[in-house]
Amino acid sequence: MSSIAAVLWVAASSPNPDPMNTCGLVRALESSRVFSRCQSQRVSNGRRKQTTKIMSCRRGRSSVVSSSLVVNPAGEMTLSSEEKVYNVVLSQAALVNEQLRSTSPVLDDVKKPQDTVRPGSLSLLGEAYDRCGEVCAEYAKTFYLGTLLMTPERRKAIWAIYVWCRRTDELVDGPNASHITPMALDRWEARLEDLYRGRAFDMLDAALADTVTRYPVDIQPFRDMIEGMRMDLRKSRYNNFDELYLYCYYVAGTVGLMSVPVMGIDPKSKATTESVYNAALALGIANQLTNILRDVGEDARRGRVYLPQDELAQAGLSDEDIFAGKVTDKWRNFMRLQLKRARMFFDEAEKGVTELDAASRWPVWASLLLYRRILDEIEANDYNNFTKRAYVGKVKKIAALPLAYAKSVLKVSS
Ligand SMILES: CC(C)=CCC/C(C)=C/CC/C(C)=C/CC/C(C)=C/[C@@H]1[C@@H](COP(=O)(O)OP(=O)(O)O)[C@]1(C)CC/C=C(\C)CC/C=C(\C)CCC=C(C)C
Ligand SMILES: [Mn+2]
Repeated sequence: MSSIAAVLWVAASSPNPDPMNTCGLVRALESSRVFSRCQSQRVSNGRRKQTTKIMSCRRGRSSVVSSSLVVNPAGEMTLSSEEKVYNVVLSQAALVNEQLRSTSPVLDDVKKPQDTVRPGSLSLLGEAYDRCGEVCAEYAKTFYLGTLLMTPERRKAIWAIYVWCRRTDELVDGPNASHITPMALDRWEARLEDLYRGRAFDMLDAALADTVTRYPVDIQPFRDMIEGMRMDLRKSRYNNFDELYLYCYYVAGTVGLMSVPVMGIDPKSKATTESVYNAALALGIANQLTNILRDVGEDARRGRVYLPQDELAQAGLSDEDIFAGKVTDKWRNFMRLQLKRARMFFDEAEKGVTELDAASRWPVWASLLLYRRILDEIEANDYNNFTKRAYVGKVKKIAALPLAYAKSVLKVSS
């Protein structure tokens, strides 16, 4: 195991499991006061055509699920995943509304809670953040490149968030994944609750504990990401896009919600806080859909098919075609629709980047443009995502930086 992998490996052995360890979304829904408002704003497209469902777009919100209500396997009407997740977006936006738009620089580079820090611990904290930076550089060159374009304080905070996310993913995807049980995830969640109370288990947790005292980053998206990992343990097929959307929210949309409080919103922005959060959610979903489309072959070799089963069937395809890994016209047509949907989420995300604090736009544009390029590479590979990994080369990566810069300065979307 490399030293970085060793750092990521977590014993997940905190005592003190949280008795309130229930699904975050359910809790958010139960306590949601905004649901009735959402319903009155909704434009329903009906549920007849699956293909229009993929392409439809609702005002101000990415919308790939055509109805707010869906029928579950027991035949009951339940809220669609999009609606459940939107309720989380609203509650997150409400939590931070004013703080994020403050013109005073308290959230960046100035607010240093030094009076609560013991002598010597500042340098330890510095080391902890440096370690987070190393892990980010090792595992995610593109994100790391993006963070180098940020202010030093924000960069450190994003590294700490990155490392927590990576360690969480590593629990179910890393070398020790076969030993991971739902109980280990419960312990990981208890550790999270502890670090939010200022009791960090190790130095990487300490970096995040510090970050959440400096920026108004709520715990809910972190809990929800753990829920996504629980989902990964118990599920390897997704019946429809509604199910996949919820998974993408858990493992990636949450990253958008964690990041906005660090990135900040432009004090001059006229956009609502919800719409900015919604765009951040869309960026996470777009990134995860891109991951899924890039890694079809790799995932299939691990027995996983994230692509919606009903859409595969509509295209005349099944799991067997994926395991066979042959690029046919059916596959190309299917992939064209999937790529189109992922691009819709990137388009939705673009609207929000321009509303971020000026100092955060460049890195976000850079990572958005680079991640979206992966979709172009899948096309360039003639949709062979079974045996060819779509990859954006170094030259293209570097070339994207001035374009991202221009977009962030000109404040344009698309
Ligand atoms: C308004 C607006 C647009 C604001 C921007 C908000 C923002 C910065 C959003 C970031 C969204 C983002 C980067 C999402 C990450 C999605 C992702 C890649 C999720 C991965 C999940 C599991 O996938 P899988 O197992 O299939 O993939 P691997 O093969 O294992 O890679 C994750 C691995 C979950 C964990 C996520 C991370 C480790 C990435 C976290 C990234 C950051 C905190 C950095 C964000 C920084 C910049 C500069 C965008
Ligand atoms: Mn993973």
